[in-house]
Parts: sequence; structure tokens; C-alpha cells
Amino acid sequence: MPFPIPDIDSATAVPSTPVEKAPGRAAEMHFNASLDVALQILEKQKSKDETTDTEPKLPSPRLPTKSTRGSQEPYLATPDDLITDSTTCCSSRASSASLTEVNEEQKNQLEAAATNDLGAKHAKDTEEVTANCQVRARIPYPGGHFYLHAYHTNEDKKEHLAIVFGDDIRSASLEEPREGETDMDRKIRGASTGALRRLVSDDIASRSMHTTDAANSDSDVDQIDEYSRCFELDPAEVFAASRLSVVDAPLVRIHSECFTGETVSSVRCDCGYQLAEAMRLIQQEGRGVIVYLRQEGRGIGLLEKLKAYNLQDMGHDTVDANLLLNHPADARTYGSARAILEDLGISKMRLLTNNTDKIRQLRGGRKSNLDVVCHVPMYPRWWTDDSDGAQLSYFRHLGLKRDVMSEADRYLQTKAKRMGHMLSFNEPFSPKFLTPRAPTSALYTETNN
Ligand SMILES: Nc1nc2c(ncn2[C@@H]2O[C@H](COP(=O)(O)OP(=O)(O)OP(=O)(O)O)[C@@H](O)[C@H]2O)c(=O)[nH]1
Repeated sequence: MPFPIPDIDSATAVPSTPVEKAPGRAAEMHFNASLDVALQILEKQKSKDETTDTEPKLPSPRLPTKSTRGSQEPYLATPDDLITDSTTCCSSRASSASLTEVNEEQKNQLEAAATNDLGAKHAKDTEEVTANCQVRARIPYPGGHFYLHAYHTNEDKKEHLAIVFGDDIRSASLEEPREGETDMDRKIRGASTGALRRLVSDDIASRSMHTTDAANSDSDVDQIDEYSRCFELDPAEVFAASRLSVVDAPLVRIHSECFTGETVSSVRCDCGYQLAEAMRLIQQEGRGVIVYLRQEGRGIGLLEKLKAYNLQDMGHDTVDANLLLNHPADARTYGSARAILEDLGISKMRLLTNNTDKIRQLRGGRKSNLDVVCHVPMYPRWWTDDSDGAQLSYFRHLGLKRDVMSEADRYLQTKAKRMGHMLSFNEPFSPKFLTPRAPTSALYTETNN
């Protein structure tokens, strides 16, 4: 069920403060801001320790700095380490008793650092990004097939991907002729040849298929009422959003790489589930795109994400763990995603997400002509229905009853509380908090007409 997008500027918990700076300078500012915050935290912790030493303390994490790495001697960082060694691993700079005891005030400081990060990130994302599809190949999938598109962009050196359902969604850059290439060369990279080439080129030139009116029949009134009530939205708006067709505004998911969640089925997060669910929903409609960005660990990379996991095991949530490692809470940008969607001829979309920052960034940017007409929430199915066969493997890993808050639930709760994600929770965690299940089946069957 798609939703009109609420007022995300006021709803989000992570405010956006645009910073008019060049990317390099922005990164430097981020580093300095984070360093300042870490220093302040250490100073505060030190003076607190000197004045009130009555509170019981958790054991302090002992992280080696560059000078002691390799020795068996445990080492506790001092503020001096923070200023003298800017090349040392971030975690060593932030290590102190404060890692295990981040109080409210410190949390606010970390939050402020996160805000600076977001401003810097938005400034960076105004750079013009172009995407070039290198190859397209058909991938058999239960119930049909999709086309995997591998892209190069001028933003980084990674191979970003587009998982495309629907034969009519074509990449303009892939179809462009390359100097000296034969028909066989074109076939090998998945571009069209002969008569098909002319057809596809005409199609790409007109892109007329994206302007068809919505044509679905009545939606389920009860479900619309339920959603309107739950999210305090105007039922008329919800109804209008539910009538958008797959041709007019296809389902799109912008997904960020998560090796742990997707490849080794970790249930510390909901990433693996979300990818599978997005593929299921889009395949059900028969048309849509998943842009798969190689922004592992919200852009900090797998290695740093694993360090963040260890901090989480010491009691920090995903946001604080990133900040304590001197990374932004979320380092991702969406310039490549915008460029890929534009290359695929997608101008309007229903975005599968709960993330307000993602919506804002997709709509923003200097060159963006993209229209996110509504968002389709990604509720974890295990909140509402644990009998769905499609999710069996997930539940096998999860192995939990619904009244227990899993690690993935905690991860989702942090996203809602601290990152402005549109997910609702009741406290304390109990089955009562369950949000009504998205009435996707009824709606998506209708839009298939
Ligand atoms: N740094 C860090 N990244 C994580 C962690 N858990 C998952 N990720 C990464 O988070 C990214 C997915 O982002 P999420 O915040 O879960 O979701 P989202 O894409 O922002 O929002 P939705 O569109 O609503 O799913 C992937 O790149 C994961 O690798 C973690 O604990 N720390």
C-alpha cells in the first residue's frame, strides 16, 4: 500500500542542515567536528569521574592504539591520543570509559555531530553524477526473470547494480552505439541489435509509456481507512496514492549493500529481508526497479561496520556506534541512484522505504527530475504474520516468538527513534504494538491489470 509522504521535514529525527562547502572540505569539517565532540566527551567524562565516583561502572573497553598494536598490554586511550595521532584507527581515538557509558548529554553531542555529517553529505550530493550501464543480463527467478544491469558512475569506482523487472524498462546508455562495435559485441553486453535496436531506441526516445493514466479498480476501503487512521493521513490522499499504476509510477527500491544481512543471513538487521521483500513485491507487479548501491554499512564499508557491531555488543545502538568510530550516522549519498533511474527512464516512482532522508535526497539534488510520488512502507512481515512461506528462511534464522524483541527489532527501533524512519512502535515492546499489515496483495493484484 503506497502512502502519500508525510511532512518529512518536520517528522524526521535527523535534521538537515545544508553546508555550502566543497566535498573535500566537508569531509575535513566532519572529521574535525567529530574529533571535537569526542574530545569534549572525554573531558566531560574525566571531570565527572573526578567529582562523582559513586556510580557503578561497566568494564571499559580496551582498544589498542597504533603505538601498542601488536603488544599484549591492554591500553586505554587518553585525550592526548586523540590529538596526536590523526592516522590511527578511529576506534582507538574514541576509546575510553565513555564508550560504555554514553549519557543523555553526550548523546546530544553525538547527535549534533550526526547533524553536521548530514549537512556535509547533502552538500556533496549536489555534484552532478552520470551513470553508464556496462552490461545487462537476464537472471532467471522463481516465477519469471529479471534483468541485472551493471553500472559505472563518475561518483566512485564501484559497480552499482539495477535489478529490473519488466522487459520494457531499458537503459539509454546501454543502447547507445559504441565506436567500432559489431552486433556480437552488442549482444555480449546485452544491448539490442537489428530491428529490436530500432524499436528500443524509438522507445527510449519517446518514453511515452511512462505517462499512461492509472487504471486500477476500487481499492479495499477498509484497508485505506485503517492506514489513514494509523498514520493520521487524509483517506482521500491514501486512496489517490493507491490508484497509481505500475506504468505511471513503478515500484522502486533503493537498496544499500549489506553482506551480513543478505549473504550470511544475519538477523542483526532487516536488510536481507527487505531485499527479498522488495523483489517479491516488484515481481508481483511485474514491473519495477531495485537500485542496488554498493554502500556497505551505510557507506562506511564492511570492515568498519563490523567494528560498529562490536560496539553494539557493548550496548551502543547503530547510530552511536558509527559516531563513536568517527563516522557519520549515515554516510550514504544517492546521486548514483538518481542517475541510474534517469538512465532507465524512470521519472516517477512509488518508493519502497521508511527512510525520510532517502526520499529527501532522491527528490533533491541539483539535477534531479525524479518525482517520488509516494512511499510504500516496508514493514517487517514478522511483526504481523509469521506464516508466510516466502519468509520461511528468515524465520528459521530468527527463531523467535513475536513477543520477544529480536536484534532486528531493536535495529528497527533505532532507525525509527534516531534516524527519522517512518515506523511506529509502542513501548514496552509487545504484540500489541503490531502495526496493521500493509494490504499489498489486494492492491498489487489490481495494479497488474
Ligand atoms: N554502520 C552500520 N550499517 C549497518 C548496520 N546494520 C546494517 N547496516 C547497513 O545499513 C544499510 C541499510 O540501511 P538501513 O538504515 O537499514 O535502511 P535504509 O535503506 O536506510 O531504509 P529503508 O529504505 O527504510 O530500508 C546497509 O548498507 C547495511 O549494510 C549497522 O549496525 N551499522
